[in-house]
Amino acid sequence: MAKVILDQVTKTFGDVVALDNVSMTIDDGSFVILLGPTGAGKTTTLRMVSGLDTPDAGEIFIGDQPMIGLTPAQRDVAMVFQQYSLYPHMTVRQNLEFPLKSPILKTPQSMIDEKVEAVSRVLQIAHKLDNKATALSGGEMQRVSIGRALVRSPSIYLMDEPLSSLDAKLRADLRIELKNIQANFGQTLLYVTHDQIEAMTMATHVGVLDHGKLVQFGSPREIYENPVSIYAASRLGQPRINILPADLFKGPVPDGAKSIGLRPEQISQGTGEESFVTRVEHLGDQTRLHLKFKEQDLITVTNAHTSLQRGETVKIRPHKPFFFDADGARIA
Ligand SMILES: Nc1ncnc2c1ncn2[C@@H]1O[C@H](COP(=O)(O)OP(=O)(O)OP(=O)(O)O)[C@@H](O)[C@H]1O
Repeated sequence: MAKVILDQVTKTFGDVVALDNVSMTIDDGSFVILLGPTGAGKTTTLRMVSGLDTPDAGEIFIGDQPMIGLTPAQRDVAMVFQQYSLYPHMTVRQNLEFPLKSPILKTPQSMIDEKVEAVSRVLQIAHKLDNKATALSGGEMQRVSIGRALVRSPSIYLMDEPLSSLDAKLRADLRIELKNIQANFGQTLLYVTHDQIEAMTMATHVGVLDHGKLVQFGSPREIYENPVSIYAASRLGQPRINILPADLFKGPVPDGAKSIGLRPEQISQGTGEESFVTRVEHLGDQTRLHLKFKEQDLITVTNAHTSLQRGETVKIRPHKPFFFDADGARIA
C-alpha cells in the first residue's frame, strides 16, 4: 500500500479540459471517493493514476516514486471498472487465481487457494467457483471482477462505479465489505461513484470535481456540514439541500447573499412561518415532507409517525442556514 499524489495534473481532449490543475493527496490507508456529475473528470483521474492515460502537465507519485513512463503493471495498481472484464473461457476460480499466478509472484498454490476461498466468500460467489465465467449473471460477473482485484495487495485499488450494476441488497453488503478492506486491512482505495450513500458510508475523504477542477476535498462529514459552494453542498445529502432566495424567511441576511441553503436538519418545524404540506412520502427509513412556502417548493424530513397530511400547514424556520452569493460560493 502507498500514498498517492496528484500534483497539478491537467489533461485535455481537444477543446475539453477533462482535468484542470488537480492536486490531491491520497494518504496510505485512506478511502477516497470522487464525486461529480457526468463529465466532471472522475474516470480521467483514475486513468491518470492507473497509467492507462498520461497527463499533459503535472505529475503522479505512488509511494513517492514519480510514475512518468510507467505502465499500469509497473505501477502495481488493481482496477475494477463498471463493466466487468473476465476471461470468458475460464472458470470463476481460474479468473480469480489469474492475478496470483504471475510467474514473478511465485505464490504457493495453498496460499492462492486460501485467497480465492476468502474473497469468494466475501463476494458471495463461493458456490460458483467451478462455473464458466460466461455462465454467470451480470451481477455475478461484476463480483468476480471485483474479486480479481481483491485477491491482490496492490499499492492502490482504483474502482470506477464497481457496484452500479448490482442489486440493492448486494450493493449494501459489498459497501460494508469494501469499507472493511480499507478499515481492517489498511488498503488504499480511489473510487468513483455517483452514489452519495457510497460516499457517505465508505469514504474517509471525498473529492468533489466540477468541470475538471477539484473544488473541495475533505471528509464526507466536512463537505456535508461545511460545503464551499452550492455545487459541493448538492453532491451529498438526501433529500438534496434546498436552495431558495436568500430573503425568503424573516430574519437577517448577510451582505451579498443571493441564496439560502437548507438541509432538513436546518429547518425547524413547529415554530416560525406557515408552510403548506403538499405531500408526505413514507420511505421506510425516512419520512419526507414536501412543502410549499411562499410559492417555493421545499423538501424536508419529519418524524416517521407523523400525522401530517397533504393540505395541512406546518410552521417552519431556518436553523443555522448556509448562505451563498450569486456565483454559488458559500459566504456564511
Ligand atoms: N478519450 C477521450 N476523448 C475525448 N474526450 C474525452 C475522453 N475521455 C474523457 N473525455 C472528456 O473529458 C471529460 C471528463 O470525462 P470523464 O470520463 O473523466 O468524466 P466522468 O466524471 O468520469 O463522467 P462519467 O460519470 O460519465 O463517467 C468529459 O467531457 C469527456 O467527454
